Amino acid sequence: MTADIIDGKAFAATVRARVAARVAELGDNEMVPGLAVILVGDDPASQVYVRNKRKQTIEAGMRSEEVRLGADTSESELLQHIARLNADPTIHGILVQLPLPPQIDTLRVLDAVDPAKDVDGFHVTNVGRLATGQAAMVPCTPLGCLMLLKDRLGSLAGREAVVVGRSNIVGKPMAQLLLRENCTVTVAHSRTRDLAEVCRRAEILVAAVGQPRLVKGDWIRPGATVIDVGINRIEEDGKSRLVGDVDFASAIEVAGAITPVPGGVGPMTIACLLANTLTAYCRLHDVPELAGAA
Ligand SMILES: Nc1nc(=O)c2c([nH]1)NC[C@@H]1CN(c3ccc(C(=O)N[C@@H](CCC(=O)O)C(=O)O)cc3)C=[N+]21
Repeated sequence: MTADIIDGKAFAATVRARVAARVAELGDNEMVPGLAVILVGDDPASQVYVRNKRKQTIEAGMRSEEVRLGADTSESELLQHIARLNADPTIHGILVQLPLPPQIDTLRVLDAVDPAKDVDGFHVTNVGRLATGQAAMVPCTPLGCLMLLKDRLGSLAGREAVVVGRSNIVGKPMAQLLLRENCTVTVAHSRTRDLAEVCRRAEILVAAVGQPRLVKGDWIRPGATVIDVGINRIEEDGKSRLVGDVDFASAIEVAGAITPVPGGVGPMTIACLLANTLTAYCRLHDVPELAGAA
């Protein structure tokens, strides 16, 4: 059997189109949803990513503001920018690009963002709301993964899900979302005993560990749906290429469906960022939200 390849790039385009259509419906309102992205330092990968976000934000009919700060920016200077954006009524979403330079306390910065504008869903208030089943801003990458899973599988209730990785950005919120969908959820990580055996239980396997090709075909239950969150740049045959956390070549022989890298989860992350910005706007202005988003 050869797995179906889940086209995240195409699905992300449909999500962005739905966001754009809803933004257009907001109508004569002179105030459109606005997203601010703060980038500290000059990491080249981050620059590319921020540029894509800006382009797609504008294509969706929203306003984009970019704040670029030097790598030596102090924590208090960054906090001042956040305070200004929190108070700015034209800004509905604020994203602080991670990772931040070492002189800055990341958790302190994330908790300075107004939870209502926290389109990354990283503020403790949103983390707590998600964990307790309240309306929350949900982190973009796990939200994108969930959309792909529901599109493929319909109801997820009762399914065995294994999340490999326990980061605050992907693994933990992914587990919360799958629980919310009534999956039986296992969170595995670097200290898990017999990781391969645990993965083989999964009808839904989400790999988010940041280790190139860690998950092999023989770790996968036949017919499972495999979501590969990893985006690892490696050197191979003298060339630089992107690979996931799943060994695609062996996995495709066993899985029922699998996301590719690139073209899988990555584009969904940006689409969900736009969806979250629209959601933040709708909640703030008390107008109906986009169905199927957060
Ligand atoms: N506060 C914060 N929120 C984030 O969501 C966040 C962040 N910081 N820091 C960096 C990571 C990384 N990230 C990506 C999103 C999309 C692609 C993406 O669209 N990738 C394309 C390929 C891109 C390429 O070719 O290089 C794909 O997978 O098809 C990649 C990476 C979001 N991040």
